[in-house]
Amino acid sequence: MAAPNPDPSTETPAIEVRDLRRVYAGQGRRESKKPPRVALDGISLSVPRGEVHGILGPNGAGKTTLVKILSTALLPTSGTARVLGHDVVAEAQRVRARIGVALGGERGFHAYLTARQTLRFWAAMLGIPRADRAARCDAMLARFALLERADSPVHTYSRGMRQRLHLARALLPDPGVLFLDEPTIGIDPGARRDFRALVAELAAEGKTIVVTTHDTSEAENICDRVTLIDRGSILISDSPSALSSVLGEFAQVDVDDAEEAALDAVRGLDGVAGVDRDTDGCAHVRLTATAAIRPVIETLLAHGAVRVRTASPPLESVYLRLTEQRAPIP
Ligand SMILES: Nc1ncnc2c1ncn2[C@@H]1O[C@H](COP(=O)(O)OP(=O)(O)OP(=O)(O)O)[C@@H](O)[C@H]1O
Repeated sequence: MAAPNPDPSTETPAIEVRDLRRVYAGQGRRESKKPPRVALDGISLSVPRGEVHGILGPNGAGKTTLVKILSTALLPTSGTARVLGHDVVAEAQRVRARIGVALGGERGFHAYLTARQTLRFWAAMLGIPRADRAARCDAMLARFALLERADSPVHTYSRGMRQRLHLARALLPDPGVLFLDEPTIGIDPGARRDFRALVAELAAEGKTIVVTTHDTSEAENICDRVTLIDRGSILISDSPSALSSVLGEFAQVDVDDAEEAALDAVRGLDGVAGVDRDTDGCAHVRLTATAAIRPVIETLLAHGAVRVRTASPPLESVYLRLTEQRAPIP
């Protein structure tokens, strides 16, 4: 167990994980007992303060297990994890006082309490002084556009309102590190846009934000860095733009308003994986080799296309390519 660290320097990373391993015991009895499951297979990761960091990976990759360990809800089997310099096992109370956690979804609220009652309850649980509680809770209700319905029970709320209440609760203690698990799942585009603005605001305030998601375009838009996890191991950890270059410097050619005949001609070329067209008419020619760039551009121009340009592939392509390349689960 790591030694307590009473006064970690502000230079320490927001999160530092070393050789972290978590094995869930096999469930069931005797002959029907399932084997133990390795959810995290010795991962190491460092997140600097003030970073918006995405944890991306397919179902069962180990994302929630990692966030649960970092937020002191689950013990690691071995290895160490520190949050703002404090060990998540030896100094769990210190870690809890410095983090906010929004697990999202339907969990975590009493359906018959109102938003105001919910926040006041958590403010008391968090040890916020009694004199400050009402004002702090009302400020959160206002920030998350919940004031008008603050006295309605939570079971009457839309999914988006519940999601905002999760965020309000997570921010009540003014945490240095915020963990968000699938924060935009099931919410509409307007609420997504508000969420992105909120993340930018919180990052500007100097908070470190760790967000788990399956949504690659979300990760690309809001994260400074993304860690791609699969089956308990880190495949890669870098900025979204650096990750895009993993597949080749320009693995895509984009063209506006090309005729269908031009795209058909391109489809037949060596090194072309496929062609997709957006609703706005822009076509993306996906390549498997950079050598295909020149013939693709020449073919498009020969068919009268204009506004042809090379582009880095979206994070989604990197994600799919790297996770699909791995051997199937036995
Ligand atoms: N309480 C548990 N008991 C046994 N196995 C578990 C338990 N919780 C998670 N697992 C297993 O550990 C692995 C990692 O699960 P985890 O929930 O961390 O993945 P995840 O990346 O968050 O997945 P998802 O995107 O589906 O939420 C999976 O194989 C899962 O089945």
